[in-house]
Amino acid sequence: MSGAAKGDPVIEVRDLVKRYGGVEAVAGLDLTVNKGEVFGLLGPNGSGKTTMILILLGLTEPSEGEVRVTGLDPLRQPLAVKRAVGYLPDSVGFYDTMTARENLRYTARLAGLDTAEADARIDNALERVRLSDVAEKNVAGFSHGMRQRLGVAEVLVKDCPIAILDEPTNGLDPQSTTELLDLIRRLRDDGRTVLLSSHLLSLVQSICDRVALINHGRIGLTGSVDELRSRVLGGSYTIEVEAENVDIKTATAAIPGVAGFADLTPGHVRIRATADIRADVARHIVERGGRLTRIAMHQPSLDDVYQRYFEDQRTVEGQRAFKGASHAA
Ligand SMILES: Nc1ncnc2c1ncn2[C@@H]1O[C@H](COP(=O)(O)OP(=O)(O)OP(=O)(O)O)[C@@H](O)[C@H]1O
Repeated sequence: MSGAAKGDPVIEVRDLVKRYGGVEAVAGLDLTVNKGEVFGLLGPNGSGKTTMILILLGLTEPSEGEVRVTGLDPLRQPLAVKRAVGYLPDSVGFYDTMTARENLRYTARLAGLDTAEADARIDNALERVRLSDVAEKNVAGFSHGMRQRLGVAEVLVKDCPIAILDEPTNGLDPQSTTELLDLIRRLRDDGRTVLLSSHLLSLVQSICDRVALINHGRIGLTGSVDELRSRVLGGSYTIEVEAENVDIKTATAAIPGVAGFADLTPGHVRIRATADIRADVARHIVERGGRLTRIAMHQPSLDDVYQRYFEDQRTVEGQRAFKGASHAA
């Protein structure tokens, strides 16, 4: 691996549009992924994730816009891009009648490696993905999880600075998912950049440095999970408070970091906050003569952020459609 320094942009997408007939699969998308990060693409089915990935790989032509992968244009320099990028679709294709080692040798030959270099890399890669024991077995007998791990081995053999994974854990059991996530983390630890799409929000939350929410072929929001939490849900923290002999809202409203309230039942309030302010909340309640019976903090998951974001989008789209219909009438 060589080239960009950590933090430099390695994937750049500007004003990207892809039309299939009348359908705009990608509708003006901008994205920058920096070296050394694990970046997650999230969005409902049909939001354009796979189309964008295929464009990055030079497998589909954009209708408009610009794409650069390690500074290369995938359309004009497809072979150089294929060398720089390891691609794992949800089901990696291998030659079933060849062994794991033979498949990797084939990959190494295409990458132009000499035999000694290839053999050393293949041994290391097989060991890292825990397939050394089955290196001489035909891939036909491999489970889905083993094939995905062999896909990671391919990235290691090619020594690609970038790995793009489209729904990599689809169809994997929890154990295989955990193993694959560990391997993805290690790709990042090597200094590689990982772009992955997934519907598994807990997975994305556990592994991604930044995520983008994609909606109708556009990036709706980009940021770390923490940033998206505060942008979509207002505050990052939810604090449940139960207390007697005190009005919880009045007692706590002036605490810095309080972003809002929801009344649940009498004496039970949910506070939205921008920080962990449990100690302040407890103190304010007690100082005002209240008896605190419970205080608990909940940090919303990416799932909560995702649900709220797309709910809000549907509301906005509904309002637009309603206004459009009113104007037309
Ligand atoms: N080859 C194609 N021909 C026509 N329409 C296509 C083609 N590929 C994708 N589309 C359409 O483009 C839109 C975006 O599809 P895409 O597969 O990129 O979405 P996605 O976000 O990857 O979805 P999923 O999560 O289901 O994989 C969809 O409306 C899809 O039907």
